[in-house]
Parts: sequence; C-alpha cells; structure tokens
Amino acid sequence: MGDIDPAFIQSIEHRPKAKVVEAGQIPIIDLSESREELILKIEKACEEWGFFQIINHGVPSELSRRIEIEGKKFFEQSTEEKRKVKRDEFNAMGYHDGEHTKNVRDWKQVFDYLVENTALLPSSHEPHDLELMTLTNQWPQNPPHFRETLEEYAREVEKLAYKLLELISLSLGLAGDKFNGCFKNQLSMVRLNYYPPCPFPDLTLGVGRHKDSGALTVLSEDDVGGLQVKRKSDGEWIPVKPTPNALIINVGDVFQVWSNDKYESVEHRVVVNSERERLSIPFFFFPAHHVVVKPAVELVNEKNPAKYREYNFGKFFANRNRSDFKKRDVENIQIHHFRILD
Ligand SMILES: O=C(O)CCC(=O)C(=O)O
Ligand SMILES: [Fe+2]
Repeated sequence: MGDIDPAFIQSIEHRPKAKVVEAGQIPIIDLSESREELILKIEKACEEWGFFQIINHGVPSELSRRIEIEGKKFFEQSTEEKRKVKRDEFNAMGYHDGEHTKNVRDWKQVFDYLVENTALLPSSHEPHDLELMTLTNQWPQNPPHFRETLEEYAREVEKLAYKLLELISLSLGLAGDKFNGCFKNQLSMVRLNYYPPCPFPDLTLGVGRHKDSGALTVLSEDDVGGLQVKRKSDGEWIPVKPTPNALIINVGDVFQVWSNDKYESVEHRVVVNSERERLSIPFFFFPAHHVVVKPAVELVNEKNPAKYREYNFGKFFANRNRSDFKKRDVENIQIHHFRILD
C-alpha cells in the first residue's frame, strides 16, 4: 500500500513510541475469591489504575471464542455487504468504518448493538429539546449465527456487569444495589472493534486516546494485543498484555462522578500493527437516558464537597456521538466540563 489518507495521521505527540514501557501490568483479580478480598483488591485497582483484569468471571470462554469467530466472519465480508447495516446520523447502531476519536480517524471498523435491542435517547444534544428517538439494532443476514451469538454474549456480560457494579459500589462504601435502578432501560451497548493490519503503525492509532463515558466497560480481546493504558503515576502509556480467558475492566466517567473523583476514568488508546488483524469486544455499561449523574450524597460533605455539577446522561451521550461522523472544530464534550472549580 502506498500513501496514507491524512485523516488517519496522529499529531507527533500522540503517535505511538517505538519503545514501550514493559513494567507494571494492571492487576489481575480472581473473581472466585471471597467478597472481602475482592472488594479490597477492586478498591486498590480502581484507585491506582482505573483498570484491572478479571479471571474466573463466569463468562464461558467457549462463548468468547464463538463471538470472535462470528465477528471475524462478519468483517471479512465485502464493504458492500457490511454497509447494508451501516449506521447513520439517525440510527447509531450497526456497522461503521469512519470513526473519529479526538477528530483523527481511527484505523478500525466497528459493529455496535444495544443490549436491549431498542433504547430511547434524546433526539438532540440541545438541553431544551425534550424530543426522544428510538435506537434499534440492525442485524445482517450473514453470517447466519451472528445475531444469536452476539445476543447470547450480551446477556452473559450484562450479568457480570451488574456483579461488578455491586462490587465497585461496595468498594466505595455504598450499598451494593445503590445504582441498579439507573440501568433500567439502559443504553448499554456492545461494540465489535476490528483493526485490520496497518502499513503505517507508527503514524496511526486503532483508537485514539480517550476515556469511556459509561459506568464501567468489560472488554474481551483476542491474543494480539494493542491496548495501552495511561499510568496515573507518571502518564506513561503501558501496554496491556493479553491474558488468556481474562476480561479487562475499567471504570468510566460515570463512576468518576459518582465517586466524586475517588476513582478516575483513565485514558487509554489502541496501537495497531502491520502483521495481524485484531478483534476486541467492549461492553459499555451505560445508564438509561434520563439518569442524572452526580456525586453520591454519601460521599459528599463539607470537607469533601461535590466536585461536579449534575448532568443528564442521555444529553451527554447524544453530544458525544455527534463527533463520530465528521471532524468537528471544537473539543468533544468531556466530564471535566461539569467540574466545579475549587
Ligand atoms: O480495542 C481495545 O482494546 C479497546 C477499545 C476501546 O477502548 C473502546 O472501544 O472504547
Ligand atoms: Fe475505550
């Protein structure tokens, strides 16, 4: 392949370094340990890294392999076939091959689907526009077992996401079911990220640096690797080494606000390589559109006042999605825009 489309090129400071730091893996937590142990380990991991891996999590490894196979079969089809379920400005679910993160194009293709098949979302990001629209999944004809496999996977990971929600809430000293109600009519979705081999891995990223906007993310990946997490202690990009049968968990913006900054939604990105394609499957645990996100009252007092103004999750989501389709001149909305200045 010759020239690269300039839309993919990262500015120099954001390009991946040839030499990566190897030390300091994110913690691996065994979910079959006692609750007391788990809560302590999760608290430490969330404070230090914002990320951890889990093993013995209950999602059958055979199912993870099946979804990987179905995913690869889907992406191997012709562009024409895949574009039959293309997402657009009216329906954000389905196939997409032009995603931008921070206004630079990502070296990847995606397929998105909702965990609940349909979900309500504000029609626009404008605060006073109260109109809602319905998002609906788009399913391709092929591969034939794609839909049933993806739906089964979403059901399994959703159970795990509720378990993690409980453990993380307990680790903050909150009731285990404190936030359960926020996920009735949830906007949660699963994304298949497909990263083709890239002839210019030094200039591009599979996904540019970003923070996840939901409560938490459960990520499954194949054995290729590419995810890098920004280490809180020194800002270095640390590669996450794929661990067989493990899932990678990170707390997102919503938990950062709920926890009033005890836990941080940590930046991460994906590097690509010139030899192997890669598939990763994040489950984004998103509240319902009407949920008002604000620091938990139990964690706020005179000494530790709320660090964020409350915001409407659906409006935040609608605003964030505006930048997926085209380059925009302004910075994408971020939770720091809701920060109360000291
Ligand atoms: O592919 C990965 O490892 C992570 C992808 C990611 O961060 C995302 O889709 O939000
Ligand atoms: Fe992410």
